[in-house]
Amino acid sequence: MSAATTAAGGTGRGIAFLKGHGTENDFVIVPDPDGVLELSADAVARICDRRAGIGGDGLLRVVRSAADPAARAMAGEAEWFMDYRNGDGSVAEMCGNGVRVFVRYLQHAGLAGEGELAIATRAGVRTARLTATGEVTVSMGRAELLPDGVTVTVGDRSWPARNVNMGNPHAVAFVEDLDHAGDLREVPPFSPAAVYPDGVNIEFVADRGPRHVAMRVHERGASETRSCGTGACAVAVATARRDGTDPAATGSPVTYTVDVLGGSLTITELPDGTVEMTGPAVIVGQGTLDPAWLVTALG
Ligand SMILES: N[C@@H](CCC[C@H](N)C(=O)O)C(=O)O
Repeated sequence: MSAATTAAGGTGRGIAFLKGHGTENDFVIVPDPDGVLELSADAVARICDRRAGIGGDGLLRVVRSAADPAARAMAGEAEWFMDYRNGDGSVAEMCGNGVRVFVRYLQHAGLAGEGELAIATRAGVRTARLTATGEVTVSMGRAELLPDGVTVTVGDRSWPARNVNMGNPHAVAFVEDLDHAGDLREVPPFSPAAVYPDGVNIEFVADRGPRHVAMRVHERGASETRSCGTGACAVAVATARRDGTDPAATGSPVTYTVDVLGGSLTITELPDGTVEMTGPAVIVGQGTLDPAWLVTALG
C-alpha cells in the first residue's frame, strides 16, 4: 500500500481538494497544512486524469513550509510551500499560474490577508500581491537566458529555440503562425536533446502587435495546456531581446502582453532583471476524494 493510500485510508475521511485555474491552466489543490500526505506520482497522475479522476494540468499541495523537509531550509519568511506536481505525477520546480491560484486559495481559506505574501517553491521564494482589479501579480525572479538553444521541428518546419530558465526550463521558438506548431499532444522533437536532460517546456510564439505576442505551449509532464505562466515570462524576455530591448541597459521596465489559449497575461521585466507576471486566478469548487476510489485506482 502506497503512502498516499495510507494517508487517504488512514483518515477514513478522504482527501479534501479544490479545483482552480489561472488562464485555464487548471489545478487540483490539495490542502495538507501539516504535511501528512505523501502523494506518490501514481496517485497524482490518477487524481489529475481527466476521465477517471478529477482532472488537471497539475496538482498544488498546500503545506506549511515548517512541515515539509524540502521547504524548511529555504523558505525564509514564507509560511506556505507550493508542492507542485505535473499532471503525469512528475515534480517540477515552479509553476507561474499555479502560484497565483495557490495565493487565491490561501485567501479563499482565510489563511492569508490581502497584503504581499511570500510563497516557497522549489525554485525559491516568490512574492505575490493582489491588484486593484482582483488579479494577482507575482514577482517571478530573474529569467536566465542560456547560450545553448535547440532546434524544434514540427513536420517539415524547424525553428531555432531560445533557452530560457525561469526556475524551470523553457525553449522559446518564434513562428509565423501558431498553427504551424501542429498537434502538440506529443512533445515536438528537438535537438540536441542533451541541452535539456530533464525535459523542457516548449513555447511557440507569434507576433500580434507592438509588445504583444501570442503563444502555444507543450508543457513537460502535461502535454499541450491552455496557458503556462513561467512560459509566458520566458516568452516575454526572449521577445524583448529579439526586439533589441533590455531593461538592464535602458533602465526602464518593459511590458509585454502574452496571449495564451486560455486568456492573457501581462509580463513586465524590471531594470534589475526581475520579471513580474499579472493574471487571473480562480477557485472553481471543492470536494472530497473518496479514499476507496484512490485505493482502487492505485491497484
Ligand atoms: N503551468 C506551469 C508550469 C508547470 C511546470 C512545467 N510543466 C514544468 O515541468 O516545468 C506555469 O504556469 O508556469
